Amino acid sequence: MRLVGIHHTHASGIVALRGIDLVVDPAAPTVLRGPGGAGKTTLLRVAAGVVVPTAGEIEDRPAVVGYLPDRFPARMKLPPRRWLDHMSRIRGLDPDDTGDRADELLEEFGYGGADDEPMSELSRSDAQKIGLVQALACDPDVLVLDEPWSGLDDDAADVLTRLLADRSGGLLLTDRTGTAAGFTGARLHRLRHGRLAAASDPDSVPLRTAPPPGSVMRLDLACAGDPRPVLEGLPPARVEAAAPGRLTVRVPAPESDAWLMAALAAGCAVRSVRPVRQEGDGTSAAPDARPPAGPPDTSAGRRRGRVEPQW
Ligand SMILES: Nc1ncnc2c1ncn2[C@@H]1O[C@H](COP(=O)(O)OP(=O)(O)OP(=O)(O)O)[C@@H](O)[C@H]1O
Repeated sequence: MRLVGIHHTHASGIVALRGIDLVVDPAAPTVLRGPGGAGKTTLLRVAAGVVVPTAGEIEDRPAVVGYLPDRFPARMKLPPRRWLDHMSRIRGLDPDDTGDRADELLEEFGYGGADDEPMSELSRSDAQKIGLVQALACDPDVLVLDEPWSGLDDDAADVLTRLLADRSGGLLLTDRTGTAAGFTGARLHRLRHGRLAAASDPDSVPLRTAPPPGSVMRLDLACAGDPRPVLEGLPPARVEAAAPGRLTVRVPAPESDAWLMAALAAGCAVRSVRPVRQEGDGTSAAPDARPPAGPPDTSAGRRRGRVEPQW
């Protein structure tokens, strides 16, 4: 999924986002940081499809996006179970198909709330668990999570860390706890006054797992047909493999995001992004924790009449 040239002005006239370009790479978590009011929540809402930006495009947003909002409407009367079913239907899914997974997740998170209380009467921790379950149980192609560890008890926080670290597929989130920054290959982006800091900006948060200066990334892409004509329109790169359906290149790490953006715009899909081990520099060449993501599942019958969720 790509966010291209996103601007957003709220109805109040407040300009929250000022020209955001961001790739949500299925091979690595995308973590947003930034001070209060920087625009993080607005950007997540735009990415999830809850808010239509005043300008810009969301490209290749998959059919099912799991979204955890920063907070629920305060007076939500529906009991949790009915709300989970309702959210499945809104996503075009059959609650009978998502119910078993929701039960498993509730059990794993140690949910202790009653099934028949209104959502508004749940404890902070149980409300957060319900929010996470609705985001995760729909088997989303991309997860968009606003402070997912917020309010969780320690055991549930550990469960969430394991679930997210093990997950494949796109993950875009804010996280004040710093947990997600430790995930393999995590890409941190600092947002300030509605703009993303450039990688060269001293305000840009360094990647804990960042490759050292001078390092090189190997980008493995899936391209429909012969990738060689596609290559002609892309920035220079050292080509390791170019066969029908597949393209592998090496590019300097600082150029890899721009290169990926161009390749995605040319119709390729990202299979993996990883640093190339170079003699003597200690660059990690650990394999991705996440397997390459397949194409979005758009199977008919599983999703019916998609309607945007209302938050
Ligand atoms: N629904 C809204 N209507 C009007 N203005 C809004 C709305 N939501 C956010 N804003 C404003 O947009 C700007 C960005 O807010 P946003 O909540 O996206 O930032 P944030 O980085 O998530 O902040 P925080 O970390 O404090 O949650 C702020 O000036 C905020 O006051």
